[in-house]
Amino acid sequence: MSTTPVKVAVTGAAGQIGYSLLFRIASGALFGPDTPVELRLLEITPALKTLEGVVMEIDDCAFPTLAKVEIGDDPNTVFDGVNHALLVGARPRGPGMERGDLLEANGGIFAPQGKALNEVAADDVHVTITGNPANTNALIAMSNAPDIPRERFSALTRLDHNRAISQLAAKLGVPVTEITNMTIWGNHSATQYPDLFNAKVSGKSAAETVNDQEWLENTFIPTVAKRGAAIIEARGASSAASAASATIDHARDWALGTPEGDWVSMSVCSDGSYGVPEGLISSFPVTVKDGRWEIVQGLEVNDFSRARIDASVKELEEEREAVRGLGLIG
Ligand SMILES: NC(=O)C1=CN([C@@H]2O[C@H](COP(=O)(O)OP(=O)(O)OC[C@H]3O[C@@H](n4cnc5c(N)ncnc54)[C@H](O)[C@@H]3O)[C@@H](O)[C@H]2O)C=CC1
Ligand SMILES: O=C([O-])CC(=O)C(=O)O
Repeated sequence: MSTTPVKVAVTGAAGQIGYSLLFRIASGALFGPDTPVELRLLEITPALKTLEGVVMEIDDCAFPTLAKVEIGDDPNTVFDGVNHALLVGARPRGPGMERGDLLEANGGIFAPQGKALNEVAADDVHVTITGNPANTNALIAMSNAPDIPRERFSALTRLDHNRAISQLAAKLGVPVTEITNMTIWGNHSATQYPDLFNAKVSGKSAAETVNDQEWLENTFIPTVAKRGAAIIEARGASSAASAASATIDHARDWALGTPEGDWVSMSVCSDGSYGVPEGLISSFPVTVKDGRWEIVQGLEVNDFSRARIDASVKELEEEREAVRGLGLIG
């Protein structure tokens, strides 16, 4: 085992997602069995007592990969020297709300956290935003951290990506391992576009294999895009274990790389690829090598896909205007 622990910050550590996420990170699910991790857990002051209880449980697991746990309510202390920051802490939506409705309540969390990361995080910090609305919160954090390269900020659309794989595999009666090259385009919201035209099943076009435009349009896309709301409706609380699992998948692939021949969906700062305005945090197909992502180029975007990507990007532009109006970005 290497001797220098990777320092991983998790915010909202006493919340629902935190309760699944922390144990997975501590057990080695993020960086593997040979890399020790140090957990840096941020919460608001009233939640620190609950967090102390969670840490007691983490201690009780005696995880071999866990080097140390520190908790606190001051981002400037908790983020000091962190290599990975998983920004989860934010209010979840309730029934009947869209994620964008959380902008006013949650946006304000990400400006000070971006500033704190800018001040004290390690030079190689990678920042993943899970708290909703994830894309625009990532934009806020990035905009408040001018010294951290923009490509080190990302938002979670991996849960949508995993949902899309699972729905497609179920429809075709194949194992999820047969599905590759899935893409979620746009925003982590009901406007997101899960793309079956570039996805593959056993190496063949998913759209051609499904051969059912009606299902693709009226069942597949809305099921994936509205899955979060369906879970809130069924569980009375928003997705937590699946969100934690997707956060692990996202951060692991960002750190360790994507498999040869496949890609993953990550919301990253647009360089203008596929007509997405530069600077927006939008979901793309990406490959990762040596901790750096690259947007997959040259994919076919047909008229059907174009209209859906444009609609989701328009929503991201509107959210950007809204947070500009709130004074959270310049
Ligand atoms: N991007 C995605 O795919 C998904 C995103 N989410 C989002 O993740 C967020 C967290 O969800 P849950 O864990 O279910 O919520 P939760 O309410 O159970 O936990 C949130 C925690 O964040 C803490 N918190 C609030 N403000 C904070 C701050 N300034 N600094 C540090 N901690 C703070 C709260 O005290 C609470 O313990 C929500 O915004 C939810 O909508 C949830 C599922 C999927
Ligand atoms: O739907 C929500 O509010 C929680 C979430 O982001 C998801 O489950 O995708």
